[in-house]
Amino acid sequence: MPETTDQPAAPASGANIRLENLTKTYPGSPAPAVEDVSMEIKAGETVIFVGPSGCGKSTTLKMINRLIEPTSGRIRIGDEDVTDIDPVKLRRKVGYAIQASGLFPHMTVAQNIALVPKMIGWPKSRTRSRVEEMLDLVGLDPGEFHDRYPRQLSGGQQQRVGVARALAADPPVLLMDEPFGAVDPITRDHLQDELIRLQHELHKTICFVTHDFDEAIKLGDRIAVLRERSHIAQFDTPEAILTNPADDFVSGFVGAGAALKRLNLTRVRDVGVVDFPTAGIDDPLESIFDRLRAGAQNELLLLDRNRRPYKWLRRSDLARAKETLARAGTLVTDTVTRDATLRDALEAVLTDNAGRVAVTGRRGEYIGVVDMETLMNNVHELLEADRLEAVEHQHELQEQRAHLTQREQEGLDEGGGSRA
Ligand SMILES: Nc1ncnc2c1ncn2[C@@H]1O[C@H](COP(=O)(O)OP(=O)(O)OP(=O)(O)O)[C@@H](O)[C@H]1O
Repeated sequence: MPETTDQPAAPASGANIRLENLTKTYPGSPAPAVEDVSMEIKAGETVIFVGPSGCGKSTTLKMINRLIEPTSGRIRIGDEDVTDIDPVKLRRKVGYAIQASGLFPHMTVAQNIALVPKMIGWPKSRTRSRVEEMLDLVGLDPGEFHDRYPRQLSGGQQQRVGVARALAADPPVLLMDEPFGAVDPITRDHLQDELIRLQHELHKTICFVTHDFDEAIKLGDRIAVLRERSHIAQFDTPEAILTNPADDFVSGFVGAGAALKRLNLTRVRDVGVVDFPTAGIDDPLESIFDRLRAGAQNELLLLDRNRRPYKWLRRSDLARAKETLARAGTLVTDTVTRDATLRDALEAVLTDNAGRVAVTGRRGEYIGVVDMETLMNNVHELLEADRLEAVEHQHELQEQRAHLTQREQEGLDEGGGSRA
């Protein structure tokens, strides 16, 4: 059996999930907390549940791994109806990560991560190497973190261990219930980026509950906006929800600033970065001066020995330079990577005196520059493309409706004819 071999299995990528008429009425409650929810989540997709407090997001999520037993309805994962299977068997298919990590305080990091593999009977050696692999995957040094207790970790590190634990038995489905709700905004941003990176690698099917619509836009392939009793108000891509909200309830949820939120959906790598004149810190002073004098730009970017952005150098700085560049120019304080959203880039450009920011690669090396003009052009193009798409979508719907009405009328005419 696969659980008892030492052979590393090929990683399990996502399985599709089907919820069929799922209802939950808590004992003693007059009304259901979740009522007749049907939805299909495709394999490898990240779907985010958002909606007002108490609308039933967590109840819906917890029914998928049967932490909460449905009152009626069915749950299918892949080809299997899991509504009645042994919950331990279900844990192999479904990883679960929650707010404030949910780690057991009396167990070490390694013991926490090993929990499900042990429970389902993996041999010790396989579990041990899996723990190391998982720590590596979530960016924690196994040597340093293996034997620590949860209280010896920061909030962000605890969340990482929580995600490592959820993924340890390599389940095709990952449920995440506000996993980043309890950490500060900067750590949350990093954890979101990490999750995007992980998902590029792993292709799990992820269901994720959040209160934060910006988080939903950033992480979701599709977003389910839920109203009371988990009734689906709209289930669509972030772009479609932002540009074409189904009704006032959804518009209210999207909130103000849809155009700004749209910037979260596009990354620096998707827009043209511009080339900027550069020079190396070890280049002879004379050649740097020549380049600055000759260039069309009034400025160049000085790179350090690892080709990382170091200083912005203007022509007017030359006067101060004399023999050395030590006191000339302005240190580069902010850069963005190609994975940064346009919103991050805009933020950096707006806070920069000269309205531009350097873009860097994986090791911090210079790639190019994004400036206000590039951003403005791209944002206009994006919004225009969204608008055209929404109009097209509207036309399609109208045509479908017209077609249906016509068929109904033809049906009526035929029916009327035969009766005559
Ligand atoms: N164990 C329980 N017993 C009785 N009622 C419950 C129980 N758990 C949740 N509820 C009720 O079910 C409804 C849905 O709760 P649920 O936690 O699923 O909502 P939610 O959308 O996740 O809320 P939030 O965003 O505030 O976490 C709420 O009215 C809640 O009070």
